Amino acid sequence: MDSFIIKTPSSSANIGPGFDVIGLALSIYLELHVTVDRTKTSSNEPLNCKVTYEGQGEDSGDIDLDPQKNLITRVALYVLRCHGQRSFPVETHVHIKNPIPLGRGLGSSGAAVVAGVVLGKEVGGLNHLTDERLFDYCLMIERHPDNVGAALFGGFVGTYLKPLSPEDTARTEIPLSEVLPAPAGGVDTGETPPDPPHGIGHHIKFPWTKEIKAIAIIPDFVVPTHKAREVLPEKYVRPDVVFNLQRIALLPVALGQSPPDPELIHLAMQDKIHQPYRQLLIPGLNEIVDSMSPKKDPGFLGVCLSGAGPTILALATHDFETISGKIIAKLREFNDDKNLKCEWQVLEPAEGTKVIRA
Ligand SMILES: Nc1ncnc2c1ncn2[C@@H]1O[C@H](COP(=O)(O)OP(=O)(O)O)[C@@H](O)[C@H]1O
Ligand SMILES: N[C@@H](CCOP(=O)(O)O)C(=O)O
Repeated sequence: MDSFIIKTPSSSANIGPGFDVIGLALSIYLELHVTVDRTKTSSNEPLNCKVTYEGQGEDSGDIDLDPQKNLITRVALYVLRCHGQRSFPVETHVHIKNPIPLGRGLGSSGAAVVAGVVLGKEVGGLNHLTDERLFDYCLMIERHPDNVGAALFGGFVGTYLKPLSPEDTARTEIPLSEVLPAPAGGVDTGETPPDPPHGIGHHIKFPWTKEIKAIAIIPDFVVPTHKAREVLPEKYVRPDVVFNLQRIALLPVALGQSPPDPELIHLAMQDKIHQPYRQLLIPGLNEIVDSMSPKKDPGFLGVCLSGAGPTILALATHDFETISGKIIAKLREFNDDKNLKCEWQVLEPAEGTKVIRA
């Protein structure tokens, strides 16, 4: 029996001015407990794979356990099929343990995509696939690099996409349904999905000062990432772009310095590219950003929307409870539900995806 665990961190994307660029891996982990029983010669499971799940959304039916539809196993199947393997080895069991809240801006789908790509590599014996190459596979599915870059490589990362040749661009622009084919009526068409171009994405690790903690304030409503992308404009005015460029030049230095400089971090965390538009979906966001400052709020360094929201990410050195209490009060003030449930957690930067064998 081959058994192993794939452990992938959650992430907060778009840190400050870094929309679609900067991500931070965080200490809530998705785990896949995988066994492959190679003593069996046949399986009654679809595609030889049984999927079980515990964790967020367990009772809501949000997570499909059909290996052709579940995001993690579908991504693994994509990697396998690019390498001529039509199904999982007989007989695979993937038990998913997922404490990452779904659709809240903490990178649950990014973690699922990264874990799925690594699952494909491990069960398929595809040892030649480096992390850099796995990143290409992730980027065929989750098409912004900030979450998957943080979840795969860990830490505080800047991610960027390589300009592709027109031919390669065409390969990355095919519909997701072709990248991750779900056979109609369960019938495998036998088609090989498109292999990703090489070197689509790259990353660089920034330093992170250990005094800085990330408080995630997680309101009890869902903002699907695709919906939060629809509210963004196609074009931006020059002053807004320059505003973000000025701050993005400061942010990696500001968060790497010890002791942290609260005023510098507060300034470097501001954004005009996505937050003002997403305020529509997360009432109170602008007011939180405008009302908090290191002068008024001891321990507070800066605040931003985590990913596409609705989670708010506050950076702080101490007084976590007071800071999260103030943010929760603002979320309730501007929400129709004055008793809106909000959880908060103090998180640390996390290491990247690991495969653990006993
Ligand atoms: N562990 C998982 N297993 C299967 N599907 C998942 C898992 N985690 C997330 N997903 C899928 O991703 C969706 C959430 O993605 P998204 O809207 O991008 O929000 P998030 O900010 O959490 O990444 C879920 O509704 C579910 O369909
Ligand atoms: N850059 C993306 C990040 C989405 O992150 P998620 O955790 O909300 O999936 C965006 O802002 O759309």
